[in-house]
Amino acid sequence: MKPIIDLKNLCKSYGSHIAVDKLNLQIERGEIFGLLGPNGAGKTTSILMMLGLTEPDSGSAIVCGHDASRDPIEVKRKVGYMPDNLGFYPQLTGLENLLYIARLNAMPEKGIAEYARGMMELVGLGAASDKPASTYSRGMKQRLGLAEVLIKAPELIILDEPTLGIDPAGVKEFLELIKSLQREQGLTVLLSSHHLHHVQQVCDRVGIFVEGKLLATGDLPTLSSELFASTGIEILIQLTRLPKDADALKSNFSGWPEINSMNVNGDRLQFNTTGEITPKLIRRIIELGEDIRAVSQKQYGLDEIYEKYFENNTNITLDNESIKRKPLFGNRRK
Ligand SMILES: Nc1ncnc2c1ncn2[C@@H]1O[C@H](COP(=O)(O)OP(=O)(O)OP(=O)(O)O)[C@@H](O)[C@H]1O
Repeated sequence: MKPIIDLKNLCKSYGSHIAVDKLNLQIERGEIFGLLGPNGAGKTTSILMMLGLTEPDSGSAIVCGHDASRDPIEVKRKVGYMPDNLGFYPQLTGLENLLYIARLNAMPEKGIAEYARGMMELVGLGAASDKPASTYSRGMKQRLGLAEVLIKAPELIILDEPTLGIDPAGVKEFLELIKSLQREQGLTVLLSSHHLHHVQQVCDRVGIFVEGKLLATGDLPTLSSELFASTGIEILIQLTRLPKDADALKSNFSGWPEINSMNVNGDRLQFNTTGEITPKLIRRIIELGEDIRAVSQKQYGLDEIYEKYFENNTNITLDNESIKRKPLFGNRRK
């Protein structure tokens, strides 16, 4: 099946500033794809080119089977776009705002009110349908924006910074809603964000976008293994007590080709390895007469992936979360 978004060598400059530099990207139907990058990376410019709202200098953007530059009306018919700056008529209710958009999309009058009410329910605004949009919280406004995008039953929705300014509980609910739309309606979603954790929670694949260039795409395990292949895997094994003879224990692993380094620190054994050899290590340690309390492996999240790309770039702000350790099992006694 052809990708729903197919970008080839897409370029756009503003004067001498290159906003998007040879962007190649394919997004499959049914995917949630996150375009991740700091402010000014070129995310919005790329989205505008996909929608035919700005002309690329070169390259092509085929979206839902149509060339966005040559056939922007067809693209707009099939794609729902939620910009980062949403605007509503504040004096109208949420439902009235939605009806207004439905009519702008030339929806037939028959059944339109029921359909719009159903859409308000779907996005979790059923109880607030008849309240003025001016009374909506930022999170409710994002939901109303989503309802406006969904009302025309698009094949693809593009959301520019959809979680901007929403509180953490609102973000979680909004992302769960996106995920359920994908699951239940098979919707394809492209969302842009500079919030790593938001993207991490919901996206099947992400693209890391910096200074107009897409540096990498993939799911998190793929990005992680590509990036950290040279760094190795860190495995931590905690014993139930201090080893009987730390040096003797260490010497047992000295000839293993998969082990880059090993440290014995009290009751903790730290291994840096070239591959996933945790079961093999556990078996050997038990054979040597030691008991294991817990095993964990360093897990790389988007923070570390992001940092790895931008470690020399001090202008990039990262959400602060330290490297997580994923327990493989804990408190096990033999
Ligand atoms: N109409 C324009 N005229 C001149 N420069 C522009 C224009 N639109 C965007 N730019 C510049 O192009 C670069 C990419 O901007 P863009 O808005 O696409 O980035 P972004 O990743 O969406 O960031 P943000 O989240 O801050 O919107 C920025 O340096 C921006 O200043």
